[in-house]
Amino acid sequence: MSARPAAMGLFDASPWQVIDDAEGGVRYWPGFAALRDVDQWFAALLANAGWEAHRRQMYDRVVDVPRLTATYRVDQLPDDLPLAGMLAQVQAIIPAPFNSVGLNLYRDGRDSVAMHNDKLHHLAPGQPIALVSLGASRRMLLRPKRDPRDPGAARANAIRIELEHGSLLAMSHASQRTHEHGIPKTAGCAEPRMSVVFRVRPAPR
Ligand SMILES: O=C(O)CCC(=O)C(=O)O
Ligand SMILES: [Fe+2]
Repeated sequence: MSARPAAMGLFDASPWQVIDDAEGGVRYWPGFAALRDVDQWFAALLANAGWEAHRRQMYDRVVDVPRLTATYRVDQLPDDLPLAGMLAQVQAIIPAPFNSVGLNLYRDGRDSVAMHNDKLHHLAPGQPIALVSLGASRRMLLRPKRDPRDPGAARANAIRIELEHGSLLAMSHASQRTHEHGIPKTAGCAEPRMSVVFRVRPAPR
């Protein structure tokens, strides 16, 4: 586990560099926006986003996806959601031509997302993923993938990041090849938590 630096105040322009790579790696900014804005974003999205429950095939069973989701194109953002304002504040820190936003709602500690990397064919090469966390804080695990050339090698431990209300996480495109991430279930968390994930989708061919 990698320790988070102790001296992180309100907004500190220099992030915690969680992982380094040639494309900016994985960086974490706690409290990147004013608490008043962050509280409003959470309440408005909880009430008004088009939350959907999905089911998916897992081997021979159909299972509930253990969280609610919503997705929007940046050129078609609904007026009653605060996403355009959020995007402007995100882009002030992570300048990238984000064109898609995906929301996840973890209703309580029983909701989760399994370890995965974001699908590379749905991401423009070289562009980061920007993830805003709202509501209850939940732990993200970031784990180096196995080296296919050395499958017997000991596996490095997962890095744990406590994703706090109003934090911003940048993950490089390159980090999706080297690491996987997930939000495990957690006992004793009764409050909802949301992530708002801005991505750059490749232009349709
Ligand atoms: O909710 C999170 O922090 C992670 C979400 C995620 O990994 C995804 O939407 O691909
Ligand atoms: Fe992901």
